[in-house]
Amino acid sequence: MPLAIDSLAIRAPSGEPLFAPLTIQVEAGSVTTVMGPSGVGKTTLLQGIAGHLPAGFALTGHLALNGRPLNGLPAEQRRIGMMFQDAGLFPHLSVGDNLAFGLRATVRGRRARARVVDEALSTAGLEGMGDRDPATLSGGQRARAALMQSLLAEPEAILLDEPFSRLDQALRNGIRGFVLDHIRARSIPALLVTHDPADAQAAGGPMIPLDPAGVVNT
Ligand SMILES: Nc1ncnc2c1ncn2[C@@H]1O[C@H](COP(=O)(O)OP(=O)(O)OP(=O)(O)O)[C@@H](O)[C@H]1O
Repeated sequence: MPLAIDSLAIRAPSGEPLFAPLTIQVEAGSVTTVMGPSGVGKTTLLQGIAGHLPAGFALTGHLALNGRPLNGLPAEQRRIGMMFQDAGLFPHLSVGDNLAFGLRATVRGRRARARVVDEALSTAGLEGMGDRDPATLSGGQRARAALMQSLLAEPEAILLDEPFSRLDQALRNGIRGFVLDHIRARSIPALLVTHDPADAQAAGGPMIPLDPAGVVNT
């Protein structure tokens, strides 16, 4: 089921449009890559889709997920998972509690949640790390924990903002494969923002240029 983005535009607090209006359909199980010059608004685009637009920014156009209009819905009701380069784990919660956080809405009971978390830790190669502070994990471990945290909340779409950019080259291919395989296996639509052509190639989906406002696509 797709994420439909129709004539989406975002204005900065100054009133300036960030990027040329965007119309794309992100299909289920496809990881679509968004590339564009620095400052064009890639991160802001993902924030707008997720419902986390910074104060003063304004969005126009239409967003729908699985036929459900998203415009005007608060972020908690959009069912969209986010994964950032700095992982997005809560620093004051243990790794296990971070993973359990997204389960509160879907799995009843502390023990049942602990079982699901243990399984997810093991899938991500993080056995026994549930009690650790996220700051003590390596970059690759944090990235895998963050992905699992996003997936456990059973999002209907997932947005990835440079999730691999801080990983060293040796780890990068393995983590990228792990993350992309998991997203594709769940058959959910995903948007990936990256500067790295190798990320886009590994994603295997369409590559969408985000053009500066004023550029007319022909
Ligand atoms: N809170 C804010 N208030 C005002 N302007 C902002 C704010 N956040 C971002 N901007 C501006 O909005 C524009 C888009 O920023 P954004 O981070 O979305 O770009 P980007 O394409 O993701 O850039 P990069 O590739 O460098 O990460 C930039 O010009 C940025 O300076």
